[in-house]
Amino acid sequence: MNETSSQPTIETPREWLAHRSYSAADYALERIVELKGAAAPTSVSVVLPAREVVETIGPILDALAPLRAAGAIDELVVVDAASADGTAAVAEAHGAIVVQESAVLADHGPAQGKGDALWRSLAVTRGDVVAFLDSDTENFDDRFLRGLLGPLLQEPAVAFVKGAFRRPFRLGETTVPDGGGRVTELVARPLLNLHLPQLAGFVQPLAGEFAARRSLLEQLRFPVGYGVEIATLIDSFRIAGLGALAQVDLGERHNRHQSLRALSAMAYAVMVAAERRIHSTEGAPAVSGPLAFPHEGGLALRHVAVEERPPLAHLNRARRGRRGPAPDQ
Ligand SMILES: O=c1ccn([C@@H]2O[C@H](COP(=O)(O)OP(=O)(O)O[C@H]3O[C@H](CO)[C@@H](O)[C@H](O)[C@H]3O)[C@@H](O)[C@H]2O)c(=O)[nH]1
Ligand SMILES: O=C(O)[C@H](O)COP(=O)(O)O
Repeated sequence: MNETSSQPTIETPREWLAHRSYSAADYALERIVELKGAAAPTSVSVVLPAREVVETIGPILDALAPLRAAGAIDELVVVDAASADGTAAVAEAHGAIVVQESAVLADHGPAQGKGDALWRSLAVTRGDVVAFLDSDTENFDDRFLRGLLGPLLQEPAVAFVKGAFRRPFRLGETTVPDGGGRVTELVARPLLNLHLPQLAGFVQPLAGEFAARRSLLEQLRFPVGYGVEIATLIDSFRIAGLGALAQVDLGERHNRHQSLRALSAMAYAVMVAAERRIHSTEGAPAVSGPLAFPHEGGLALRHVAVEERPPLAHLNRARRGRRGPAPDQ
């Protein structure tokens, strides 16, 4: 149900589901354009983090072209993780602005993962609303973006929107309906239920499809790796409150599956980000260290980057401070 005037009480997951569940089907392109241009015009940046996605990036950008043509997207930026498969060239050929992740805020060193790419993207985009979309989606359709933007453009009280979708799991020719999301189901959901049950209504708490107001995003710390989704969700909840969060049904999403071993590293990054927020105070020492796997009688070590980037607003203040006050201040 969408409330536009008096705000309902939203404190429990049930109340939240009743008042902050949306569907992409309710936001046709014409509606998005109309909402975007209404009373307070809102500019929109779309960011696609991209690592070796030459197969999917072109079709995704093509699917977004009508939204650009209609003025629903003001900026479309692909943040490339130095992909060796030609992702950047394909993205450019399909009309996106392409930036290399490590070239942005380069004084912070080379980018260390997906979260770093998202954080750096805030420094090269200007939209009042920023929408993040994974670029390995195989069945991409513009409803992914329309759905994320709709609630933000329609409802001033909403500051953060997460995609919800069904996730089949495919292995060779076999597909298991709703079998996908192993880290989501075995790590993120139990963690949230245990420590932050107010967030239990999120269907896909780790979805890379989310959008938020810049004013909120710039207040968030960003883990550099796969901890970024759980962190931005928890911190948005703590800063803005449950009623400022929404989820939108985007239908079904097909994505690449990583190996179980790779997901172990992802799960570790998710757990570190959650652990810091649940048990540690801000500024607690970084939990770091390689993830060890028993291997041939010894231990194989895999580095998992879990550092966190400061809120961009802090960085902007520090930079302004170094430059001195603006002339009109
Ligand atoms: O170092 C990286 C790793 C990934 N990506 C891109 O980020 C997106 C998602 O990455 P992927 O490795 O496909 O993630 P999944 O295995 O699908 O993991 C899910 O869970 C992760 C942890 O929450 C989220 O970051 C993902 O968005 C979500 O799709 C894709 O476009 C990648 O190309 C980067 O840009 N840099
Ligand atoms: O979100 C997740 O849980 C991970 O991306 C793993 O997804 P998968 O089990 O569908 O590969």
